[in-house]
Parts: sequence; structure tokens; C-alpha cells
Amino acid sequence: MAVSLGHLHLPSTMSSQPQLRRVAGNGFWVASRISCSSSNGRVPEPAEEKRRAELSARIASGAFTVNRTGFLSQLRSGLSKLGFPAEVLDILFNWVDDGGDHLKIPEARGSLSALRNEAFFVPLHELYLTYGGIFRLTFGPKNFLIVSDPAIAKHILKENSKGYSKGVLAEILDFVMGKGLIPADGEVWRVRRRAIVPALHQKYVAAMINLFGQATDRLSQKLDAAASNGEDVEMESLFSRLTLDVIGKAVFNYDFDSLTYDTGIVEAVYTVLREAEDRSVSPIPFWEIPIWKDISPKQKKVNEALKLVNDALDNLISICKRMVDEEDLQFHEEYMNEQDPSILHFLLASGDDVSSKQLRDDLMTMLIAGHETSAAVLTWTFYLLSKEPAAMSKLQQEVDLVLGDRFPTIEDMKRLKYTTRVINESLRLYPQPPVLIRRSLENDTLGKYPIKRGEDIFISVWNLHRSPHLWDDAEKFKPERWPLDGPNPNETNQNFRYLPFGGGPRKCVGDVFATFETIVAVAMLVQRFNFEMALGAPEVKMTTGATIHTTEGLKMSVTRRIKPPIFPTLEPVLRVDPSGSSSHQGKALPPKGEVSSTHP
Ligand code: HEM
Repeated sequence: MAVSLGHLHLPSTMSSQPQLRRVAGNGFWVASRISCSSSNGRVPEPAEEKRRAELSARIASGAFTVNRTGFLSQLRSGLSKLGFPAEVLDILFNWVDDGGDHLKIPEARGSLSALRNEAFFVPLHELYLTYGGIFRLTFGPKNFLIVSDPAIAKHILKENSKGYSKGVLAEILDFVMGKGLIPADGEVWRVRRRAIVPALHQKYVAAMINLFGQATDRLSQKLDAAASNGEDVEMESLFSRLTLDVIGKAVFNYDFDSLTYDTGIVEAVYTVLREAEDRSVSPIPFWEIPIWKDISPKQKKVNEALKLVNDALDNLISICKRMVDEEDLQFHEEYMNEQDPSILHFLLASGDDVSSKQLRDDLMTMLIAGHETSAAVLTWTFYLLSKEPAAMSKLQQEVDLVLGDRFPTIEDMKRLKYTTRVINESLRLYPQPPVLIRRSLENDTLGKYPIKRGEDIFISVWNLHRSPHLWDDAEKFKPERWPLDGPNPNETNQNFRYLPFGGGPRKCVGDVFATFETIVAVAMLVQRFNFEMALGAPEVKMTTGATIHTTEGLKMSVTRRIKPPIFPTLEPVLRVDPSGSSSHQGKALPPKGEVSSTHP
């Protein structure tokens, strides 16, 4: 029986797991009921539902379940054959299990064919509903522990974070990030984290609000042209360009201007990004095979692109070094160069004692970490909003009331409360990335199970965020689940059932940056346009790399908004402090349809 707790906090490992029972006589573990989840916060299509039902049936039939061997299992099987009732054996063997140190993690054997054509975290959700908050998934010689339990996630990410490394992730990303902050472990990570975190200080993030506004304004110009011509737009690729332009300026003061031009460097960045994503989901590391590496045209292209990007970064580092040398520098905690407020400038001005290679690795890491993640959040937010017109109109009411026709300012970030909740909820349904990867550096105990050093672990944020045991209406897009006047939801106040930016010492360094970036983009776009799924647009399906992508893009039709007059007595939750609004320094938007000349 899948346990529906229907409340928010889940204190113990045991209670988060559906009850498992062994089928008498065969020693298999099965769940008594498998609930089939809809995905995307929407009602699944019939074909998808049928495929899911088949997968659920295969899981329930034990097609993925590993036969337990060993003395206890054989004893149980023998007793069962002698006619002992299953219920009695359950009680007896669960009791024996609880006391012993032989306890085995439930185990499922994955078949690659079952996972084909599917974002891999979706079948993991089905397996979670059957096998519980921790299980071992075996693929041929490889196996992984899949963790979907808040208490175990907290243990790995926070309480015993020193006992875990980035493992397989560091191996996959080595070619592009080297020892950058995401893959780095141990002393390198500690030193780099200490150097980088101060660069994202309050004054810097506040300065970024203008940058977010200017970049979104450029996107608006594109949408405006599409609206005039009655053309549909593919929003996923536009969001990817928007966030690339933002992160280039924010991290190393480079204007990709990818919303306007398709330059060689933009193409090179995408080649490298796609390769990183392909490698993260490839079952066989082709790129490590010596001859393949040299003859594969794809690998050749990747190496050329990587060289182009690395050379560009090296060049930006030397330009910035020259700027810093010529500056009359007075470095302090909230230091920021007005002409170049980038993270790179801060790091060099701080006298950060670091090799150029390490600095490049860190810049590349932030470029990748801060680009696709924010783009994916925007893509799925607009997808969800297109399915919930009521949420969209509530959002537009708030934006009209708080911003009117202005650009957003830093003060608006706390006033755009419903906008923030929409993003919180989008991040719950579509966490980016959907799994966190770790490797145990020493023997440990996860929940009630002992594990050995060297275990590869996937913490499924997708499962945590969509667990029917942890959330009411887990699959539903409900920004209202987060009270407007409550705290911003995070891993701490949600006791690790909600991990949009990870948790513990390796939590995202760009969480506030990214939250503001997405608030500004969402607010400015819905302020100016209405969005709907385009007529005849392909069904929006998921595929995965490091983040969740659509398979065929997010095709939308965009129309300019004709705004109703603003009545200040809308719903009380949307009312803003009138004294605050008069002090806004925000810039007025150009009249609808006109193009602003503001460029970074
Ligand atoms: C909505 C956008 C973003 C999301 C959803 C997101 C999510 C995450 C998550 C879940 C982690 C933890 C990974 C783990 O524990 O394995 C992480 C780490 C990280 N993120 Fe973000 N991120 C976003 C934006 C950004 C931005 C804009 C930057 C840079 C300015 C950034 C830089 C980093 C870095 C450097 C780490 C590694 C931290 C460490 O290991 O010490 N992220 N991010």
C-alpha cells in the first residue's frame, strides 16, 4: 500500500517509504499497490498513460526486482512452502531484519530498453513508488543507489557531507570544467568556494537586476516583432539565449548578444554544453576510447569548440587583469567596479591567488551552471502557466499592480510575491537538475542500511518534489501552496523535501541571482505579452541532459497585451504597500510596440 501522508514534514526514513512485502515463496519484493503518476503537472496523453501503466505493471510483476538470496531468504522461502502464512512471515522477518546488520537495500534491476525514449528520472519515480526512499538500481555491471527520502538526502548533503564526493559527475565534467567549483572536491573545492561566494554579494546581485531587465528587454523586442508578424516563437531556445547573454556579462563581462547574432563563439558554447549533457546521460564513455577520440568527427568538433571557448576565456582574463592593474583599487567586502561588475573582476581585484587554468575552470563552471538551469526554469514556468490561465492572470494582475509599465528594481523583488511563488512551484515540479550525484568516500549508514565506500548515489530531487507521501496534490501546479506572506521555501524550512538549489555546504552559490533573474524575466514578459501554446505545436515532452529539456521545443504564440485599468482593490493578497511604490526608481517602459534603445 502506498502511504499517503498528506502532510508536509516527514521525520523518519521508515515512514517515507511505501510498505513493501515479499511475495511468499519467491523472495521478491513488491509493493502492494503502485500508483501511476501523471507528469508535467498535466493530465497525461492516452499513449503516455498506457506506456506508464505497462511500466508500472512490469515493476509490480517483479520484472525489475532482484531475487534476494542468502540464508534468511531461503529460510523464509522454505517456511512459506511449509504453509506459514505470509503475514506471519512478514512480521517475523521484518523483526529479524530490523535487528541485524545484514540488512540489504531493496534492489531493482534496470533494463535499458525500459528506459529508452524516456527522461531517465521518470521511470525512477515509478520505481521509487514501489521500492521506497532508497533502493539499488542495477544495470548490468553498474549499480547506483537511488535516494528519494528527505532524511537520507539531508544526511548525505548536509549532516555527513564530508563523507561524499561528486564522484561520476566530476569524471564526466572533467573535460570542460576541470577542477571548477561544481566538480571539485576536498581542498580545491574549499579554497575556491571561499574565494567565489563573496563575489556574489548583495550589491552585486542588486546591480544585476538592471542587466536582467536589459536582456529581457532585448528578448521582448524579438517577441514584439513576432507578435506584429503573427509568427509563433520557440521559447526554449530564446530563453537559452537570454540566460547565456545574462551569464556572460555577469560572470566575465562578455556580451554574447546571442539574442541578436549567431556568432562562432555562441555556437562553440552550445557545442560544448551539448557534449557535457550527452556525456552525462551516455551509458558508455565513448570519448575515453583512445582511437575514437581522434577519429570521431563529433569529438573533433567538440575539441575545436572547447579550444575556442577556452581561448576566449583566457583572453577575457587577461583583459580584466589589465583593467585591474590600471585601477586605483580600494578593495572591500562589497567591492564592485561600476564599468565591469563581473565576478571575474571581483576575483582579480580581491588578489585571489589562483592559476589561470583554475580561474578558467571556475568561469566555465559558472557559465554552464548559471545558463541552462535558469533557461530551463523559464521554459517550464511558461509551459506550466500556459496550462493554468487562472495562475497566469493572477500573475499579470500582480505585475501590473507592482510594476505598472516600469522595469523591475531590486525593491520589487520582495513585492513580486506571487511571481516568486510561481517560480518556487515551477522549481518544485521541474527541478534543475532533476538528480544530484554523489559517491560515498567511506562506509556509512543511510536510513537503516549500511553502505560501503565507493557507492554511486543519485539523490532524486524529482522524486522528492513529486512524492505523493510528501505533498498534497504532488503533481499539480499550485503556486498557492506556498503562502504569500510565508518564508521563501528552501531546503531548511522544508526539511529537505524541497531542494531547488541543493543543500548543505555545496548548495548553489547563485540561488539569489537565479531567483531574481527568473523573477525579472517572468514579470517583464507577462507584463508585455500574453502567451499561449501555438496552434498545432508538438506535444511538450521531456528529455534530459544536466537539466530537463523539451524534446521538440516550446512553441508559443505571443500577442501584445492590452491591459485593463488597474484597480487597487484587487485580492488582498496582491495588494502592495502604496508608500513603497512612489519611491521606485524604475525606468518606464517604451510604449507598446516601440523598441527600446537601451543596451548593456
Ligand atoms: C535557476 C537556476 C539555478 C538552479 C536551479 C541551480 C541549481 C543548483 C543546484 C541544485 C546545485 C547543487 C548541486 C549539487 O549539490 O550537486 C547548484 C550548485 C551550483 N550552482 Fe547553481 N543553480 C542555478 C543557477 C546558478 C547560477 C546563476 C550560478 C552562478 C552564478 C550557479 C552556480 C552554481 C555553482 C558554482 C554550484 C556549485 C556549488 C558548490 O559545489 O560549491 N547556479 N546549483
